[in-house]
Amino acid sequence: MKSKISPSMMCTDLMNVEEEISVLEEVGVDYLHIDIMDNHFVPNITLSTDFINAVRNKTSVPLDIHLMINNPEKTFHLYKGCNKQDIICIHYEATKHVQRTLVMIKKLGARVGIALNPGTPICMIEDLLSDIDIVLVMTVNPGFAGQKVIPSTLDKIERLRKLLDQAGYTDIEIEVDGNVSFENAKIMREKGANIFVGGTSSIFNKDASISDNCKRLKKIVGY
Ligand SMILES: O=C(CO)[C@H](O)[C@H](O)COP(=O)(O)O
Repeated sequence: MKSKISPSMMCTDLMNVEEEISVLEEVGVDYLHIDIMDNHFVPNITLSTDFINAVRNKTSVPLDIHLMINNPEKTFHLYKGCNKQDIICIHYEATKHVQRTLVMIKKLGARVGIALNPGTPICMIEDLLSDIDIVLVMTVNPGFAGQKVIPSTLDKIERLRKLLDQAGYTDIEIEVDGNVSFENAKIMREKGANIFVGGTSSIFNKDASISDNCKRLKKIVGY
């Protein structure tokens, strides 16, 4: 499956977002990953739907919207501008009626993602495979950039790819988010992930430019 990269916009320099988006566009990225947090599902608050709209007005790069919020369905009226390249991803535990919520995302016109926290077993989504396009494997507990990968999540990627392939869902993509460093990205790719969310440990690592970091990450994941 084709490798894709999705820079995590919570790691941009918020005083220079427009400039950094131009750099990302120029180097070529597949998505812009936008984390929305509510301080309930995760203990942090980040970007907002206003940020999504502002970014959408500046770029045609598809948006990869990761909702780390409770009852995401109550906010869907705020994502009306989605197109069929965008991803909207919810967490399994975020709503009582997860299948209904996934169908609602499809109706919004976006690609449908479901996220698994490090402690959420793969079996929880076995009955949802026909409703999703992407599984987002959180390789850290969601909420904060700059954490260390949880080793058991690497094995989970491999088990998930096997399950998807055996069940005939070879086209469901596996996205990884959390400490996707240059070293970890290589392992994650080998285990079967193909969408890589790059944060402080790769694309926005201060040791090199965003452009050089993107090029390096692309090379590592076999772009
Ligand atoms: O989802 C996230 C945090 O919940 C961030 O996207 C991610 O953690 C950022 O990457 P890094 O771990 O490399 O700083």
